[in-house]
Amino acid sequence: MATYKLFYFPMRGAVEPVRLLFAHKEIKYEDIRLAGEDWQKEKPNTPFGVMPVLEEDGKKLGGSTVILRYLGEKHGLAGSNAWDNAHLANISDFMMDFGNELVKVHYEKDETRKQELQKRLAEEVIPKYFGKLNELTASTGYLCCGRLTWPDLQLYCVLDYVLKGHPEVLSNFSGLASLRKNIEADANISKWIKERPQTEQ
Ligand SMILES: N[C@@H](CCC(=O)N[C@@H](CS)C(=O)NCC(=O)O)C(=O)O
Repeated sequence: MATYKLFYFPMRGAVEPVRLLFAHKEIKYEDIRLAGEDWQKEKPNTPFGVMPVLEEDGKKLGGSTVILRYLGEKHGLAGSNAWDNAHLANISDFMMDFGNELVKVHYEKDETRKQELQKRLAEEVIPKYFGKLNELTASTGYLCCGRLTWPDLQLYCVLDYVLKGHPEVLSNFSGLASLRKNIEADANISKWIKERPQTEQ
């Protein structure tokens, strides 16, 4: 088995789906959380000066989705053929577009503008993205292939974030509620969720 180190900030953020994958597959790794000076010291050693970074047997790979996809493909959470794999990447991209919408609202400093963005998020953005993702998960509670694949872990983390601001949102999206239930039914993942460091994001 390869030796893994995962470098990220002290938060769940964009890398939490990777941690869920490691938990699900019971893969040992060093969960290295860097901030401030420690991050500045490590920055020049990273491929593109940003985190997350996965180190596998001394080789370094960046990009939160790239890392998740790589590990998913290596450890049995990919599709069954090239078409399904392209479909999974497409769904993941779609979720990244949604993530960018969430980031816009999260970091808006102007209070009036923030309220406008929050209204748009609730009335237009969430229904648009959740509607599509719900269609995909409606029949099996998974995004593709009738089983767990790597973008399901991304979706779980997105739901986690949205539920904090919109606790009732899943009552209109039964497929997404099933996906959440399916992921939390995994004993290794639920153990990680209980025991992981408590951070705000
Ligand atoms: N698209 C990349 C973004 C990586 C990125 O921009 N990371 C930022 C945090 S979200 C970072 O490391 N910033 C610290 C810095 O630039 O010093 C990914 O998802 O991995």
